[in-house]
Amino acid sequence: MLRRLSHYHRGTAAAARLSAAFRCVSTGSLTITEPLNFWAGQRKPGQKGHKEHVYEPATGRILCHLEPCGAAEVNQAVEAAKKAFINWSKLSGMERGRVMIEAAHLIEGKREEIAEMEVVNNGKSITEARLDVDSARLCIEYYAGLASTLAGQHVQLPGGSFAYTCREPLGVCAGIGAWNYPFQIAAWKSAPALACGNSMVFKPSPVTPVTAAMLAEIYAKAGAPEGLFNVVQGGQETGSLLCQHPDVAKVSFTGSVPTGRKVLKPVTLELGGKSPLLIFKDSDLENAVKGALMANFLSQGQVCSNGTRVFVQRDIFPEFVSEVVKRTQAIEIGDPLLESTRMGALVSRSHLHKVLGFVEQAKKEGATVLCGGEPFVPSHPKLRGGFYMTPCVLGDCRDEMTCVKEEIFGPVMSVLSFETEEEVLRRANDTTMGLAAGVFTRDVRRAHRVVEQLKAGSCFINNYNITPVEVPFGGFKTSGIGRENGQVTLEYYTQLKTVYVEMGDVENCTLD
Ligand SMILES: NC(=O)c1ccc[n+]([C@@H]2O[C@H](COP(=O)([O-])OP(=O)(O)OC[C@H]3O[C@@H](n4cnc5c(N)ncnc54)[C@H](O)[C@@H]3O)[C@@H](O)[C@H]2O)c1
Ligand SMILES: O=CCc1c[nH]c2ccc(O)cc12
Repeated sequence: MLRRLSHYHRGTAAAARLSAAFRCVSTGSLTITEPLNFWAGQRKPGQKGHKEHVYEPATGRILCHLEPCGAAEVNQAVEAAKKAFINWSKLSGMERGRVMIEAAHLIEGKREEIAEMEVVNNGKSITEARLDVDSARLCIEYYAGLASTLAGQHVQLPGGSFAYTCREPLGVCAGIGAWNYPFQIAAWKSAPALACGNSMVFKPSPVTPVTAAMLAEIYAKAGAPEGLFNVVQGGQETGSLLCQHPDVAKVSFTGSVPTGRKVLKPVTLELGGKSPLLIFKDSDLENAVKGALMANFLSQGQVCSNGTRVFVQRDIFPEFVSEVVKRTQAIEIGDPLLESTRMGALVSRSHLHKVLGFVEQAKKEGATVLCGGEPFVPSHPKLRGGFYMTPCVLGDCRDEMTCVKEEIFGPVMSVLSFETEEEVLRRANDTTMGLAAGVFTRDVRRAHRVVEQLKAGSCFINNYNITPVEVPFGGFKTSGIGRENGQVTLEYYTQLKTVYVEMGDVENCTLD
């Protein structure tokens, strides 16, 4: 059961006295001691003698320890999920939906607590973390509603006979998460899977293991059978054990292209991108600038669909760049738990160095840093060990540069100019990836003409990086297979059974 912060030790007695109406956690004060694995209805330890540090990105200090799961623990979690599947899959959609709606209510009641845990473990701002929790809740509500609508077809056959199809769940599904939206990814994967009658074993990123265990407790408290949603912690080895487990029927994976390529089975692959954002001279400039910021600096730039190649038509290039730089420089960086913060910490020290390395490489290849791209040290002493950088805009970029070709997954925007629609489409599509793309223009015909030719799974017209859970999200080309969210996802968590029903006598062609 999820007890309100009872298993989290806060640094000061004063902090402990704060009521729910106030901030419960302050940056640098939280330590988590409860085990982070969860199966068969309980938190569980991992492999004996194995412990890995988990950090608080805002301060760089150790937040907790993760006990990775080996083969024995993964087996136990899968066994628990197999048992839960037997009864869960026999419930009606309405019955499954009811449990899920209760889970959504519990999430609503714990919005602040979950958001705070996400901030403490991921480094993103509290403002964004709350929206992530809302998205998780909405996704569970949405699929709770769809659970009772799962249906097949009735097909008439000659002589009054007929056939029908129905959608059946697959069994135990594995979910593998990335670190940029830890709680939201766990919900986006579990909600459609559970709605369809499956059970799930979820493995979060080892960098952000905390909130998936909270989700497991919430499902359990909502009335889900023991073992319906389980969490195994660990990295590559645990992920591989889970994906290759013979009793796992499907894997839904969110992560990088190289890792995605290693995962085999019927899969949903939500992978990386290097998405283009096209800004035409007839755009509403104010909206286009805001769109470019949304496309690059949400979650410290750690968003898979980010439009990091910003192509701007030559006529408005100088005006656009000067406005984007001005707004980027005004982004408030700092303690992610403060309401005023708009950009928190990157997820880890090694990731920060990697992102800064991309900026250095860009300079070597001839790009100009128009702003940012430096390590940032907040003034408060407790944040000095945190993983911050200033959001960066790169000018003088060329299509062949590393910063324009490779996913950086940090707050680094490359701006490029273009002359014609035909030219920008060719350059925008010149990538092996195809997760998302955006276009800003006031010309509705141009908007649709351009979107029709963009080779990307999620296209935005006059906005960027919005993800309503009712619409499918996923990539073309190497950016993925399948979709998350929307009705279509029900097809990825079910298999279609066809039943032929003879209403007359059997005509046996082998007799007479
Ligand atoms: N398309 C999307 O919806 C989406 C969403 C979020 C993040 N992403 C992408 O995720 C990447 C960042 O996340 P990351 O650094 O955590 O990615 P990653 O590929 O390093 O890790 C993702 C997950 O895979 C696990 N893993 C590693 N090796 C494995 C193996 N052999 N078998 C099974 N699991 C294994 C990791 O432990 C982690 O849980 C970026 O490329 C980003 O674009 C995509
Ligand atoms: O990181 C990629 C998937 C994702 C999760 N939350 C959001 C919000 C906005 C997006 O465009 C993508 C995502």
